[in-house]
Amino acid sequence: MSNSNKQSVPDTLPLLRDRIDSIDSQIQSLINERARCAQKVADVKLAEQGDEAVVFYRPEREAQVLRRVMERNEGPLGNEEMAKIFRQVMSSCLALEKPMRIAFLGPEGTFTQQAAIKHFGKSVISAPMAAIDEVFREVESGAANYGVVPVENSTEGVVNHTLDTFRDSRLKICGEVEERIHHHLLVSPNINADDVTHIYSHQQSLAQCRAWLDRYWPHVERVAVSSNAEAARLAADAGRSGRAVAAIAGDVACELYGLITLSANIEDHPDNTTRFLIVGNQEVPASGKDKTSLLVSAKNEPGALYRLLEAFERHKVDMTRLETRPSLMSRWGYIFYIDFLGHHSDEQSAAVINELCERASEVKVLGSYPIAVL
Ligand SMILES: C=C(O[C@@H]1C=C(C(=O)O)C=C[C@H]1O)C(=O)O
Repeated sequence: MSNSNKQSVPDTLPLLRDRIDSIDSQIQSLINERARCAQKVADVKLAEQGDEAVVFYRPEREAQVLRRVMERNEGPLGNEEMAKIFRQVMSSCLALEKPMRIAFLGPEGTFTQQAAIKHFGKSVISAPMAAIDEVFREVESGAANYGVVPVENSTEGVVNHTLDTFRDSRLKICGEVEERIHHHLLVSPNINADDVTHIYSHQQSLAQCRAWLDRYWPHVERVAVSSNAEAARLAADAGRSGRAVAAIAGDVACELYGLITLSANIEDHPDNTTRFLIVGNQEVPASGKDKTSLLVSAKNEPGALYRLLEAFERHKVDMTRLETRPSLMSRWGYIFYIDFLGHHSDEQSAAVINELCERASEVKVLGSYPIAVL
C-alpha cells in the first residue's frame, strides 16, 4: 500500500486499527448529536403545528440533504454510496419520533419493498398490501403514512393500474424512486442446480429473463406466480421437502427466504429499471429540482392534444412523459398523464397549468415532488 507520510507514522495494522476506532467513536458522537438536533426540529414542528397535524417527514428537505452530500463528496467512497449512508442516518433520526408506516405492493420481498427501503431507509414499519388500490386505501384511511407503488418499467412500459387509481384518489405524489431491477436465479441451499425441475417467478420477470432462460435452462418448466417474492417463498418451501425448485427474484426476496444465488443479474436488458411513486396526504414544497405529474382530460375536438402540448413549448417547460389512458366517462375520450420538470408553484409551471385549465375539461395536479436523488 502506498504511504505518503512515511516519516510521521508507519502504517502498521495495530496503528491503523487504533485510528479507525478513534474515527468511529467520533462519527458515533456526531451521529448522536445530529439525532438530538433532529429531535429538536421535531419539537419545533410540534410547537408550531400542534399534535394532530404535525408532519415530521419532509421529502424536499431530505432530497436537499442528500443532494448536498453528493455534491460535496470527495471520495474515495462514491457519491451514491455516501448518500446511501446518509439516507439511513436520516431514517434512524426520523424514527426517533415515531417510525413511519409505509404501505407497499407486497408481499414482503418485492421490488416495491426494495424501492420503499431505498426511499425511506430501513427504520420504517413495512406494511405489505396485496394490490395497488389497497396501498392507496391504506394511506387514504390514515392507517399508513405513505404508500409505494410501481408506475413504469423500462422494458414492460406503464403500470396501468397505478395510473387509473389516481383518477379517484385524493392522494398526492410526494416522491419518486428509480430502481435498477436485477433478477437472480435462486434456490434453497440444500438443492443441487442439476436437479432443478421448475423455475417460478412473476410473469413480468420471466419475460425480462426470457433469452437467458432459453439459452441456459431451455428444458426446465417455467411457472408464473403472483409475485417474485411468492416465487422465492415457494422455492424455500420446496427446498424444505427436498424438491428442486428455483425462483427468479431480487436481493430482498433472496435474503428474506434464505435462498442462495445460482446465477446473478440474469435480466436480458442490463439497464432494466422500474420507477415507483410515493403517495401521501401531503403537498410537498419545492426542493429546487422537482417534477410535477398532472392528469388532464382533453376535450374531444380536433387539435385538443396539440393545444395542450403547445403551452409547454411556449413556456419552455420540459415535459418528461406523456401517457394516454381511455377515459372511463366517454367512449373514445382520453385522459393524459403528463410529467414535467418543475414545481407547480414555479412561475412557468403555474402559467402552463393555468392555460391547461382553460383548454382542457379537467386538470388535476397529482403532485410536485423532488426528482429521485438515489
Ligand atoms: C430534521 C428534520 O426532519 C426530518 C428529518 C430530516 C433529517 O434527519 O435530516 C430531514 C427532514 C425530515 O424528514 C427537518 O425537517 O429538518
